[in-house]
Amino acid sequence: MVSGSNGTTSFMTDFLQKCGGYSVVDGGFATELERHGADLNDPLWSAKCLVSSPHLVRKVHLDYLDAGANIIITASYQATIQGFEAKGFSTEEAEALLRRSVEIACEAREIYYDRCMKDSWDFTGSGRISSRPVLVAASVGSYGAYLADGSEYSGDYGDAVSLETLKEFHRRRVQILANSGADLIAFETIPNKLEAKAYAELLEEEGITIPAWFSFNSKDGINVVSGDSILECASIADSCEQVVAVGINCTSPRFIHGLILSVRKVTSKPVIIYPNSGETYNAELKKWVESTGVRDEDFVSYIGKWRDAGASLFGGCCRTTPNTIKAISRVLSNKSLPSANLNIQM
Ligand code: MET
Ligand SMILES: [Zn+2]
Repeated sequence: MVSGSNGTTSFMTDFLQKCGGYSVVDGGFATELERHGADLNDPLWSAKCLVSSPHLVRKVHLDYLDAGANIIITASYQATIQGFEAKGFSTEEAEALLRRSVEIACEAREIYYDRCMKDSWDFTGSGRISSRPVLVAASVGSYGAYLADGSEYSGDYGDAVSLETLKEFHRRRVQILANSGADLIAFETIPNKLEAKAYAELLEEEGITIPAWFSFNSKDGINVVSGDSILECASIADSCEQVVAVGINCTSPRFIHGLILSVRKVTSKPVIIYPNSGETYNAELKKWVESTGVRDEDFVSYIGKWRDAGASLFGGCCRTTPNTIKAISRVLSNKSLPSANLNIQM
């Protein structure tokens, strides 16, 4: 078990304490943009909206804040310098768009706080600002996400991709996001051990001072999607001083309980989980395939179990909505309920 010697050690535990013990992460971001009509059939995916509809990006962040999120994740998941350049943007423009993703999330937080202040004036005249703490997490999607061929769900990059390839691919983006005003970096949907290692080495080599979380995805509840052991992956995260939370995202809710227990075997850092709706992404069709989708009510009814298993940060990933987050936030604020009764009405 690791605890670093710098300020990152207590960053997340302090934040969790301010939030009342548990923290609410936002829900599916890109899929929520789509629900509002954005066409994300593009190698840049949600990052396309940084160019075409920044107002919509801001609105979706605000919707998640209104729903109770303590952490909003930027639209940079698939925003890469290489991806922007392939679209004809200059390197400077690409870097500016990365920074813009963080600025927009920060703007949404400002608007949210202003509104809270105004509402509290309306109600009490006291001008007290809402004390709900909000962090902006700069998203870094995997190399597979940039390839936009679904390999973030297979973790198979082939033999030609080495640790160095991955480090060089991510280096500049991580540097920029670390200096963008974001509170932390969210390394999301990490599909294999090699990429976790690349992130950990990058954080160290670049002397990144803001904290980060590592979040893996799994399709069997035992390993990460590449077949690498979740225990080994989570151990890499554990040994990295800048990492303040370790967990799982974009994974079916039915696998989450076992994965929390596995992660906790190798780390005492806070555990973050933000499952998807339980549907599967079909890379060929470029579509989420329905069938095993878990309804919001069912998803949320697991929160007590996941909390008892040891998770402290809860949100949703693809195809979850502000309603999911509203329900999660309601469940978590009702701490007196025994976990078995955490089924709630939407
Ligand atoms: C494929 S997982 C995507 C995670 C990202 N934070 C999003 O919701 O857009
Ligand atoms: Zn997802």
